Amino acid sequence: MTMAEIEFVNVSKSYGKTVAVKDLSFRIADNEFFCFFGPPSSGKTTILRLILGLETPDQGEIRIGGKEVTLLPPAARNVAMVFQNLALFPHMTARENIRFPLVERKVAPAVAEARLAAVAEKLHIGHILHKLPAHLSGGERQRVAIARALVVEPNAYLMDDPISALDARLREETRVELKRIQAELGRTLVYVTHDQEEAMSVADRMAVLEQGEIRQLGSPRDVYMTPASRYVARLVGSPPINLIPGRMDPAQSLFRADGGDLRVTLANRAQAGNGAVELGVRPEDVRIVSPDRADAAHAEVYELQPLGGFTIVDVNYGGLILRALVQGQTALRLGERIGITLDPARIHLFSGEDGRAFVHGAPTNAAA
Ligand SMILES: Nc1ncnc2c1ncn2[C@@H]1O[C@H](COP(=O)(O)OP(=O)(O)OP(=O)(O)O)[C@@H](O)[C@H]1O
Repeated sequence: MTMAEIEFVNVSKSYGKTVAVKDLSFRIADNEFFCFFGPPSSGKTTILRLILGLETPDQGEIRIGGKEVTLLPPAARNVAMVFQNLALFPHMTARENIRFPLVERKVAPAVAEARLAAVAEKLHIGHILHKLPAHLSGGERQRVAIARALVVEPNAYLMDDPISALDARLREETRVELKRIQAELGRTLVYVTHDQEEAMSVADRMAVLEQGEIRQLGSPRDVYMTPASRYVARLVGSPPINLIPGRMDPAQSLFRADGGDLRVTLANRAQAGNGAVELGVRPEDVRIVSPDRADAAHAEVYELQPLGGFTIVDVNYGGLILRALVQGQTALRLGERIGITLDPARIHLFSGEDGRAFVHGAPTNAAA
């Protein structure tokens, strides 16, 4: 079997004056579930099109399986695209859908039949091959769409926001299923999504994009625990991270929030910065305590959203609304005066125009 490492070396692509991909370098490992995640227009689809060979870079080099393919046409690259929303031809049975790319490629019928049988077995869909897409469940349709991509025996397959049109519940089921299929098949999967939760839940590693550049590349855990910048911190995690403007007092390794009595003494004194900064803290790391505690900052309960397993508590801290997550139900009442503390081991400090992170409370290589 061929290795399907995919590598970009300083790749750029513009459309007229729009820079879609800017000096991009990365390496996707063989058998990896790799996600590109970013807001609209951040270059996700362009990256897939460059991998497929539907676009040629203005600069840089693209390698698949160690071989340069920068100028090779799609057919010579052996990567397959699973189309958006897993579109199947509605008038064709599952079998005809899967066979379609082989007919297109004029593969001999006996060979096509053998490949179809092999893929159907791998994906456990032998019993539904006679059905039309309308008579398949969402999960079955997905397996058929993947089968159609796999039947051409690609080294890697690509998916562009494949489940964005499904409703929330089905999306959740589908992504669990996708993760399982990918692990079973052991092929490289490059996956594009604008949904952070989806990227976090399926990816072995993910790249967070902004305007055609990678702002951070790592495991979902790394990206969540040690975001490289304010931009990354805000995109990943739900409810989103709280950002609190304030100042560092380097002599005491102390962060003082603007307009209130919130203070955090840094866990690692050596990291203290200087001047205006923003402190980032995730909702699960904001603790609600008695307002009488000496180390607590004063705040009020502003809004309560009981969600069953946990409650989102919006807290008014000197005019700034912060979010806290509380396990289970809560006896808190609207307007109640409370104290908040932040775990110094779980905070992030961002500074400068670019909002680069210069402190993570948690050590980067915290126990796995
Ligand atoms: N064929 C094209 N012609 C002109 N501009 C293009 C073309 N394709 C993409 N672009 C521009 O390049 C930038 C990146 O687009 P791309 O589709 O790669 O982003 P994306 O992250 O996939 O966005 P979305 O999440 O909206 O699909 C955008 O500004 C887009 O308008």
